[in-house]
Amino acid sequence: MVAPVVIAIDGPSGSGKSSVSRAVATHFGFGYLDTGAMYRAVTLWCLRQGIDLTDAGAVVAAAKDLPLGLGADPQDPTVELDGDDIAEAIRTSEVSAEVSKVATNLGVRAVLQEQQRDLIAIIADDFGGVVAEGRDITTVVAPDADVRILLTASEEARLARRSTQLHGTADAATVAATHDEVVRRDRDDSTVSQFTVAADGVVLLDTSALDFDGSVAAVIGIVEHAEERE
Ligand SMILES: Nc1ncnc2c1ncn2[C@@H]1O[C@H](COP(=O)(O)OP(=O)(O)OP(=O)(O)O)[C@@H](O)[C@H]1O
Ligand SMILES: Nc1ccn([C@H]2C[C@H](O)[C@@H](COP(=O)(O)O)O2)c(=O)n1
Repeated sequence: MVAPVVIAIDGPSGSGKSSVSRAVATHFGFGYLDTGAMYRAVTLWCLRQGIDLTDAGAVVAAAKDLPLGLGADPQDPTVELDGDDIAEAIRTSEVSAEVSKVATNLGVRAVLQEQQRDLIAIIADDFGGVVAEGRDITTVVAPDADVRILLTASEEARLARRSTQLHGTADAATVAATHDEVVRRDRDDSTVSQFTVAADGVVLLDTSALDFDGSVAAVIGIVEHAEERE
């Protein structure tokens, strides 16, 4: 592959996109773009500014003017809003519960997709490559990416991963409490993006039976053998 290399990774909630993408970007010395963080940042901004998330036009206007700063270092992917570190604030259950209202706003999607294309080009130039992850990167934002992967896992595995990540346990009660964060969110988000079936030319990687290191190694293998598939 000729630099700058673009690697696009999509998948449902809890499939491991963010953590695997960061590890893969680190392995290759590439930059990292978390597009979900952009939808989360718009959501947080609207909540803080008192903007009604069902007011489609007001949320689009907020997305256009968002004072967002994203760091592309995969080992320290900073997220700043108006100069404030919001990396933790965008992951609260309050934002997770509301973000699909923003992600299903088609006007917001058009604005953020354009910004994401620009960011992918800039980061890829700066680092010699980029790993960009989300729900529509392989299909809409970067359909011409050098490598396109749909990272999946069974609902059971994804619920257990998210439950462990957020609460340190995957017992039945905790997994049940994580349902909205994973299953309901995916159901709402999938009304505007296709991230359960691999589009033509997209490599499907089911990580249900893999541990984290196994998932990272599998993605690295797909990238290293990309040219043989062309
Ligand atoms: N085999 C695996 N592959 C990838 N991640 C795994 C695996 N097993 C456990 N995990 C863990 O699953 C958790 C969820 O991963 P991550 O946050 O990367 O998912 P995601 O797909 O980005 O989710 P979301 O889209 O909701 O942000 C992390 O704590 C990660 O370390
Ligand atoms: N390309 C993208 C990225 C994210 N979303 C939506 C889906 C999620 O509900 C929300 C936050 O993403 P996460 O941080 O959980 O990966 O943003 C999307 O629609 N398209």
